[in-house]
Amino acid sequence: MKVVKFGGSSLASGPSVEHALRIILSDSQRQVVVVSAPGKRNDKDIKVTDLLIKYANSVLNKKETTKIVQQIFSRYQEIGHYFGLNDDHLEQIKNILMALPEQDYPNSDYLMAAFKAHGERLNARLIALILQHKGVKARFLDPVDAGLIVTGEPNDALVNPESYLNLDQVKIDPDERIIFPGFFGITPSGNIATFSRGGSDITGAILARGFHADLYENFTDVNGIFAANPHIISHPQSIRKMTYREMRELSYAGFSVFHDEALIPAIQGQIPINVKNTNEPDNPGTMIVPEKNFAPDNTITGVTSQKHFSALYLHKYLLNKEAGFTLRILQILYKHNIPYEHMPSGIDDITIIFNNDFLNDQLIDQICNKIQATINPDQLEWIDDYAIIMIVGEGMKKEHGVSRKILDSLDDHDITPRMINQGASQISMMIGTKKEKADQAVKIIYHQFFN
Ligand SMILES: Nc1ncnc2c1ncn2[C@@H]1O[C@H](COP(=O)(O)OP(=O)(O)O)[C@@H](O)[C@H]1O
Ligand SMILES: N[C@@H](CC(=O)OP(=O)(O)O)C(=O)O
Repeated sequence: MKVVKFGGSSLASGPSVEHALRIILSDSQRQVVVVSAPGKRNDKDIKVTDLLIKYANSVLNKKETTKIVQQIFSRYQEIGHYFGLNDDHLEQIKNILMALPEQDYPNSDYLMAAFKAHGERLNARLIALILQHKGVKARFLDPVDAGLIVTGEPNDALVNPESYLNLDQVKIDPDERIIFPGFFGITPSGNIATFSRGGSDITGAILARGFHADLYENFTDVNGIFAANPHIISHPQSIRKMTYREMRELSYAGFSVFHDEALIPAIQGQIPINVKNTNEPDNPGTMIVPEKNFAPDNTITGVTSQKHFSALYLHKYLLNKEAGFTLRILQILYKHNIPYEHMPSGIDDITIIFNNDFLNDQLIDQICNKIQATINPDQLEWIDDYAIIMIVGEGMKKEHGVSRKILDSLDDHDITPRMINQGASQISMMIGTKKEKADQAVKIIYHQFFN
């Protein structure tokens, strides 16, 4: 049995849903189908999830909602009409959408989560309806009924292990298709909570593990995963196969095509993942597989950059002999609830790299003042234009001179690394650069290894 997930880009309009349905019905193994909310039909379009966020904000700010409800409903209506459903068939979808403000929510974060989740919840209902209308035995299965339990933040939830026991109890007839909404689960107290953005990939992986699937197929709008972001490199090479840990490093570091948290359930269940193109289903796409017996095709598998970082540089002589130095810094960060991403260090200095999403000007001032007062460094510098380039490849550890090749090529183009870090697994190398040099660095490294 296969679990298949279709992203919003594959379900944005009637014709694209038709493509997706053809793919589902062409293989009897494709029994569990996870759907996202309708995505963008063109570059200027707005994802249904973003429209739902606008709807939630209008409700929270007590603004008029008729127009936004109609705008959201028209996306489902357009798809439904394409398949010959009339407005009576679609009435339930409209009613659920309009009733959202009347439900009880513990606070505004839960309200936001519930509104967002309905992008996928209504789409799964609609797609089950379309399949039934075509005479296919299809069933909408809600995360509430399947027992997909989540905990943590309402808009950044984590799966609870109990979900796997619940999913094990779900009965699926051999000839039926299950249509399951991605992106959300239910908390132990019965509220909706969503995963972080792009989180339908996570639902797909949870179901693949929970239902013991042979394969998790993730359908998107490109021919698998490219060795570099197509917005930086035009027509980058597709990756034929890669390991779970390569993908985890690359998706964490910017390969937005597959959610980094979605790897974990797949790894736990040892389910291979196939990222494929809805518009070219015969293209083999990218296989993501366990490390055992893996033979890499290239020295590096992918290169990516992320620009949303800042760094705190601290210099103090004999830092390496001072017990508790790092602990005191971490305590200050912990008190201000600020996570850090990386902490490369030398004998007399240390750089702490932060994700800007967790910072604001006031917090930066507070932690710098506190660190200056508590640690008394010889030098404290805040660097706010920090980017990280990540080069990943199982093939890197077997080949000599890879780091030299990378650093020489950057040097030839006057790019001086601010930090170089190679993980113990030796399958990735991280290079800190100035933000404005990040895309150029990706291009240079890509062309060194993929020509
Ligand atoms: N390395 C990469 N390989 C493939 N696609 C990438 C990569 N980096 C960024 N992308 C972008 O990710 C997009 C697919 O992700 P997303 O829009 O989230 O898909 P979906 O809506 O199917 O979940 C592609 O259209 C592409 O522009
Ligand atoms: N619809 C949600 C979840 C998701 O996974 O979407 P997509 O498959 O379009 O990336 C979002 O926009 O975040």
